[in-house]
Amino acid sequence: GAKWTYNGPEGEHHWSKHYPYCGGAFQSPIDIKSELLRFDPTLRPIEIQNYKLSPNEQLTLGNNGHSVQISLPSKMHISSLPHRYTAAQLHFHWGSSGRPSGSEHTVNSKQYAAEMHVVHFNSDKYPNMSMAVDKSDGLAVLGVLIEVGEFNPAFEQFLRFINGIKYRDQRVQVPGFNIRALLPARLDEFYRYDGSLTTPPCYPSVLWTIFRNHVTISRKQFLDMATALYSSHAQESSPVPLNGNFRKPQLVDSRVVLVSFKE
Ligand SMILES: NS(=O)(=O)c1c(F)c(F)c(S(=O)(=O)CCO)c(N[C@H]2CCc3ccccc32)c1F
Ligand SMILES: [Zn+2]
Repeated sequence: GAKWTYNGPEGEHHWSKHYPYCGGAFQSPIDIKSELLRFDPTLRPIEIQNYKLSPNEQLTLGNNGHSVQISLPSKMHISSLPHRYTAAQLHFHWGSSGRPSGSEHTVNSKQYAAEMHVVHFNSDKYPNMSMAVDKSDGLAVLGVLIEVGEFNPAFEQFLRFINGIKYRDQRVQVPGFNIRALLPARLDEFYRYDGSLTTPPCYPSVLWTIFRNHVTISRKQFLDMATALYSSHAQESSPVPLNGNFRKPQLVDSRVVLVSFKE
């Protein structure tokens, strides 16, 4: 599709020119405000299968120009939703070295340093991501808010390779690791709402689950992620740093944000 960026003439305020859904309803991310929340006792804890990968398995770590992403094996899936949602990839959104606030979802207007998204597609109904990506029941994304604090050994399992994918379309193979360790301890406390991809084409096809509890990475780990990558190809004369890759919060309109916990 057409080029898009997070700032400048192809920035988010222009996305809807080439990607009409970006100007539509049910957009993500949102600011999760306390007054919007409705406790839903029927929300079951997230149950995931096969997230603990062996180091004998290889994962593709890549720079797609918009984010750093890790491709995930299709044995990984969410088993607690009405349909099976099979993992496709995970990626991150972050701020910049000067502005360690780059999460997409905010909580009562608090923006976190970064955010991880684990993207899954409804494999009961669709054969692959591409067929699912524009269907209203197509995707389920798990969102993890990230703060700067304690060093996080799980993040190190891929951050130690990040200098191998500095430029757009570079990819490296990395040993599998326990993807569960990237998530917060409690998978039973989360916000839930109907939304969209946060990048073009912005299809309103995502069942969002944002965990209540954040995880931490160290300042050095944050800087590694926020300063290592470029959105331009290696051979381009003027490298364009890849940072601030987060969309601003969108209008909630009449949507309800469900919450799985009481206080
Ligand atoms: N925040 S988010 O979860 O909405 C989201 C992204 F923010 C994001 F950057 C990507 S991407 O593939 O890295 C680049 C643009 O598609 C995807 N990728 C998805 C969308 C389309 C697609 C097709 C195949 C595999 C993954 C994806 C995404 F779902
Ligand atoms: Zn994302």
